[in-house]
Amino acid sequence: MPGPRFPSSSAPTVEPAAPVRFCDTTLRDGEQAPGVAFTAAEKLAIAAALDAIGVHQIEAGIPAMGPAERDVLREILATQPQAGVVAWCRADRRDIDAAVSCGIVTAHLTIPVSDLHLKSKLGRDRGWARRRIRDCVFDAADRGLRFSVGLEDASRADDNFVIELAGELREWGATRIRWADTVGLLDPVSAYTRLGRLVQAVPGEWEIHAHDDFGLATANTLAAVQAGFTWVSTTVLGLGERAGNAPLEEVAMALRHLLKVPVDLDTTSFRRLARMVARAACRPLPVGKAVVGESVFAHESGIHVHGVLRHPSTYEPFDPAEVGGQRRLAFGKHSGRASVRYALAQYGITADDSEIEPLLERVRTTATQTKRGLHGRDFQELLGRAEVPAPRVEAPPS
Ligand SMILES: CC(=O)SCCNC(=O)CCNC(=O)[C@H](O)C(C)(C)COP(=O)(O)OP(=O)(O)OC[C@H]1O[C@@H](n2cnc3c(N)ncnc32)[C@H](O)[C@@H]1OP(=O)(O)O
Ligand SMILES: O=C(O)CCC(=O)C(=O)O
Repeated sequence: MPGPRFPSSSAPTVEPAAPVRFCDTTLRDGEQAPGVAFTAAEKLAIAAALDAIGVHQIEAGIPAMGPAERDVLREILATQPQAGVVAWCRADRRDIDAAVSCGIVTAHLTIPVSDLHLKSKLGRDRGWARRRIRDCVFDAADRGLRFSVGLEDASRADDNFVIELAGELREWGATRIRWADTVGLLDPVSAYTRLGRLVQAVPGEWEIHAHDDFGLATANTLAAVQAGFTWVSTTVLGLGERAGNAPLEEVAMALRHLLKVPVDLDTTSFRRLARMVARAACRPLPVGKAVVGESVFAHESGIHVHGVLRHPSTYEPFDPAEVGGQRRLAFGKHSGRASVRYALAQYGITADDSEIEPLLERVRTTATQTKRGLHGRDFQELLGRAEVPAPRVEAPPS
């Protein structure tokens, strides 16, 4: 029985554990982000890239959306990815029909479980939810489908109802149940307590699906894993409804480095994958985006550059190469003598502090006037030695 990975809320004592499994929903919840619409070619390319990095399951679309979506699902299935391909369905026989019609073998069937969703959205009650999902899982099983079940708005549901329903779902054949924090209302401390209780009460595979409305999706996903959840639902860059989902790249790296949980993904492709998804989504990739942003391994501040030149881990949480990134030393308003000394060394120049300090002053002034870091060419101009090659220091992108 999977129990909490950390027996108490004190310092983590890591248990040997199987790798956490990733169900990536960039192609379903990710595409639900307002204004985002992937072409078939983009969906295929993203599915292939997700498969190549080793995600365990790709939630690839919603068959009920129509023939075009079903065609893409068929095409993704035809590529025979290593990852499982799952189709998102409402608890509705028509959605299951649509999934079957495009050759899907694994369906994810969703039912809202909060009274708010049941009453205000659907005009129904808990008894209806229970009957409806039971009929759907039986229907899916009769047609030979594998299936998981999603509990929409679980974070606002009565935990006792969720436990009762989850117990029944296990009896009805649901090997995995997804617990959705649909509007991102969870916080890590209550997540750990509530989800730990759930795992104890209803053993088996649980998946966390966290939204980022309060910027806590990654933290809540980690708390769920600490509480004993074995699957995480993610999207590349956290693309998704409203503020989005738990970002694949953040969750993977935080699991590996903070919780010391095995992550069997090829993380070295993260930056490439992030750029691909940002392009397809027509959304800029923020330079400071955790793990994959352009400037997250760039160091400008004097104290940091001084430290990084001696030992990179002084100011880096992990080796940038682990996510396909590169360390950059940048020049700007916050540079210090060590940075200048390092840059001069690139030209084979050694200088003492009395020469470095006026140069540093000019670096600060120029950076403030131009409101950006200095590029190699700027540095050359400051040096007044235009004939020397550009140093290997770069500014962060402006
Ligand atoms: C939290 C989430 O992310 S859930 C996933 C949400 N994703 C999407 O909605 C994106 C794709 N959606 C679509 O293409 C369309 O909404 C479709 C094809 C699913 C349905 O389209 P329509 O039939 O036109 O319905 P519409 O979108 O207006 O309303 C949703 C319908 O689904 C029903 N519904 C909502 N959730 C569920 C559920 N889990 N199980 C069963 N029925 C549900 C609603 O009652 C409503 O049905 P009604 O029209 O009979 O009242
Ligand atoms: O699959 C599910 O049940 C989760 C649906 C969803 O995207 C959500 O509730 O945020």
